[in-house]
Amino acid sequence: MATLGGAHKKHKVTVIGSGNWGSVISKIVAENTAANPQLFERDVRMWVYEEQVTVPEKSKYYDPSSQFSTKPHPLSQLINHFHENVKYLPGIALPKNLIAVPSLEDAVRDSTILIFNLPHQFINRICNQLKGHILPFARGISCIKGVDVTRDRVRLHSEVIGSTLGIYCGALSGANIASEIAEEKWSETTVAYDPPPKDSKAPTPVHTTQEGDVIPDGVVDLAAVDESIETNTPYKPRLVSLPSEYPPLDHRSLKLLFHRPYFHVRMVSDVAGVSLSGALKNVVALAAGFVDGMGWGDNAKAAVMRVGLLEMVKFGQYYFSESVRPATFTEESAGVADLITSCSGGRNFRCAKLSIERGVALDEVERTELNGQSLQGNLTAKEVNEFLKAKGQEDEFPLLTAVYRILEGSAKVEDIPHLLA
Ligand SMILES: NC(=O)C1=CN([C@@H]2O[C@H](COP(=O)(O)OP(=O)(O)OC[C@H]3O[C@@H](n4cnc5c(N)ncnc54)[C@H](O)[C@@H]3O)[C@@H](O)[C@H]2O)C=CC1
Ligand SMILES: O=C(CO)COP(=O)(O)O
Repeated sequence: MATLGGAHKKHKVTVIGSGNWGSVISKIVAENTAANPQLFERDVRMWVYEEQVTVPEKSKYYDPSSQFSTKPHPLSQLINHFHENVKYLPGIALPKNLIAVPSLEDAVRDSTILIFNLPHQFINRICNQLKGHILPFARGISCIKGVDVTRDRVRLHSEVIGSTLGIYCGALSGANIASEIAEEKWSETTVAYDPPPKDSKAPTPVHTTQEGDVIPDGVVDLAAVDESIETNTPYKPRLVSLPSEYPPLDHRSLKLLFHRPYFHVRMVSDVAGVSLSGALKNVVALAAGFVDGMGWGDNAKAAVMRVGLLEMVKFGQYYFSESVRPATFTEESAGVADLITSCSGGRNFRCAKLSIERGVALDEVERTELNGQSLQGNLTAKEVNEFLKAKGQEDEFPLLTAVYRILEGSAKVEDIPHLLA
């Protein structure tokens, strides 16, 4: 076999999640593993949260004489049979080298690259289930738009994944409405990846406690996790180095994994900026939907977006001052471009708008309109508010706070101009 600088193994890729965006990213990645056989195993596994699904009548695969159309089957079976996710990405052909796998353990076995792409409320549980089942030198990329918040601290999902699993995790985020990318309409994205230098290619796996004791493979350095929680600083795992049989995992190889002619990747190092902007813009998109639902017009929506962008930057500067690069919010697809597209056609925007037009709760619109897909802005608004309230800083983030208050019923959309004054 041809070798790449001595490497003779290839990277195996797993996508954890198979919703609307999970399925699109899986499609992209499977196209690229097939196109780059020198670096990647051809087959990509996609973990499916199993549910029973019947092929819907509007699907081109609907056939009243077929058992798939008359009685429910496991979704993973349907995906592997039709090469389409008939529930979460209907009408889009998935590559044949994308394999749907319902067992989390089987899906991640021997994978060196783990791509996390599921609604953020499920990630803690999934990471706990993954403990002990992944390669200790695996690397992660989080496509999740949300943050992990308690009253005392706010963490990025890349940090949650990294600290729970003892691996390095970067982030992918951008102006990426999944349905458009599924149809291969051109868009950009931002991938942030900045592992510690030791990640380069040290010959021996090194995973030690702060005292220098070697930790067995796959075991998380709990002392370092505790330290990061106490000091509210990013967890820096003592990484197990990638064995030299594998090609290096760097900006070049990750770009090959994600970049397509219709999906242009910019590689950066600001994981905090990329992750945070993706999370917070969902809350701003709700505000944009609220004012649009009132029929207030484009100027009102632009005002909400302006204030929202400033609060996103400020949040990063306050709580991730050591790591965030403020320019990410204004220069990258993951920042202002994502804000614009999300406030134009994203699910958070559309559902918030409908909730005002119909006079019903946002949760109700989510349930009736999204067929199992999940809004993230409502949960993020609540989580972020809990944190800001505990810090006594609600007033410094009037838009984030207004969205929360509208959702919980203590403010009205009509109050927005006054609340932002
Ligand atoms: N859909 C989009 O256009 C985009 C979404 N994102 C982000 O990507 C992340 C994933 O979003 P989508 O793939 O669109 O998800 P989705 O909104 O389609 O959510 C449905 C997914 O959640 C899964 N699920 C339901 N209950 C579950 C449980 N208990 N445990 C685990 N999984 C469960 C379903 O099986 C399904 O795969 C989110 O953070 C979202 O903000 C980012 C860019 C674009
Ligand atoms: O993140 C997105 C676009 O970049 C999609 O946002 P929604 O979840 O609101 O659809």
